This record gives sequence, C-alpha cells and structure tokens, in this order.
Amino acid sequence: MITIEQVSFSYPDGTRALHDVSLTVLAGESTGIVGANGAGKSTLVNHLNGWYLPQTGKITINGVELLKKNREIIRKQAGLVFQNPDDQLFMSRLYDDIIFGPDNLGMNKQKTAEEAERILRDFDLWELRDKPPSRLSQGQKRFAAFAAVLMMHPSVLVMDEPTSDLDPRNRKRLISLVNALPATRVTVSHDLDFIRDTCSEVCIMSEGRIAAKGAAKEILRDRGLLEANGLELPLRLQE
Ligand SMILES: Nc1ncnc2c1ncn2[C@@H]1O[C@H](COP(=O)(O)OP(=O)(O)OP(=O)(O)O)[C@@H](O)[C@H]1O
Repeated sequence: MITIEQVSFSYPDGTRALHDVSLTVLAGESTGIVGANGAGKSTLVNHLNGWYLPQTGKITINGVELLKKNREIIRKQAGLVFQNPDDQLFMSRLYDDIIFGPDNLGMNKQKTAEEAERILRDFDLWELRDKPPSRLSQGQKRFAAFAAVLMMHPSVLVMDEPTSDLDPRNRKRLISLVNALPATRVTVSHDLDFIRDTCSEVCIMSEGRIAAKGAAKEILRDRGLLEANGLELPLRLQE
C-alpha cells in the first residue's frame, strides 16, 4: 500500500512541480496517473522508489516512511520503470543489466540465471542478451528496463510511460503481462486506452495538483473533465 500525504516538491531552479499532493493506492490496486505535459506526473512517481525524497509531506510504502535512511528498504519493495530507459540501463551488456539487481542482493546465481532467461525470452530479448543496451531499439530498451525491474519481484511496480515506442503487438503483450502481475501498480501514461485496460483507479494531475481521482471506468468516460485537463477520451470511447 502506498500513502502520499500533502507532498510538495520544487526543483533546484525553483520550478514548483508538486503542490500538496495526497493519494492512497491500496495493496493490489492499480492506479493510473494522467495529465497534460508538465503536470507533475513523473515528478510524483519518481518519489515512489526514493529517487526523489519529499521536501514537505510524507510518503509511505507498505508502512515504511520514505526517508533517506529507508531508501534501500523501499527500493527492494518498489520497482520504478523510468520514462527514459537510458536512465536505467547502464551496463555494457544487456544480460548484465538484467541480473544486476539480484546479483547485488546476493541472490542465488543459478536461480537468477534461470529467471533471467525466462524473462528475456518473455520479452523476445534472449537473442540480444550480449548486446550493449545502447545499441537496442527504443522498444527493446523499454522492454529491457521493464525486465530488469521485474527480476526484483517488486511488490509495488511503478511505470512511467510504459507503452512509448512499443508496436501494437508488444503493447498488447505488455497489457497481458502487466495485468498478470500480483504487484500494486502505479502507471503514468498518455495512452488512456492502456490505462483503461490495466488500471482500476485513475488520478488526473494538473499543474502539480490532483485535479480528480476515482474509478477508471467513470473518470475515463467523463469527456468534460478530461478536456478541462488537457486530455481526450480514450480512442475506443471516441467512436
Ligand atoms: N530536472 C528538472 N529541473 C527543473 N524543472 C523540472 C525538472 N524536471 C521537470 N521539471 C518541471 O517540473 C514540472 C513537472 O514536470 P514532470 O516531468 O513531472 O511533468 P509530467 O507530467 O511528467 O510531464 P510529461 O507528460 O511531459 O512527461 C514541469 O514544469 C517541468 O518543466
């Protein structure tokens, strides 16, 4: 379970990206965060694995408060798939990026190798395992970043724009994969059809604030509310 209570955040250049944001995501629930460019979505979710710490307010993940001293505990529970996969893949060989997390935690090498092979095959990346991540296509990088996070079995999975660069077949594959995960999920996306297919709750952000939150099936069919926040109905509801 995730609780965000009255969190505000400004960047060093003075940009106030979050104003008094409060949100609760119950265990096992999947929440989509939507909003126009610059609304503060990435800034908010980049807090959830301790990448940023709240400047005011409080965040807890499974009861552990997000404080500098708890960062490592939080990172074992909450996996963040960044908006830009290049922020996440840093080894010279894809396979080493995939096993980096479990190896770092001293997990059983044989088990890690078996799981790495299964996950890489799931994402059609097995044949590419010896390539440097920098030489993968954008869609392959996105799947690689996703695979690296799944290797850690996070109980909380945070995804920032997971469908960017994916072709329709891989987008569908991601929907099935995500829906089969037992994790509590928070997904940022401009792809409202993806949010509709994978989230039960939705929160709309606007100018660093929460503008609305509620059941996905209600929020995502409210044309007036979406348009007031720079969004459109999901494509499948536009016909
Ligand atoms: N490193 C940074 N330094 C200064 N300002 C930043 C930084 N990163 C983001 N911002 C600003 O913070 C605000 C929120 O940005 P954020 O990336 O969280 O928005 P977003 O909703 O994720 O947008 P998008 O949909 O375009 O990805 C914006 O005004 C942005 O210009």
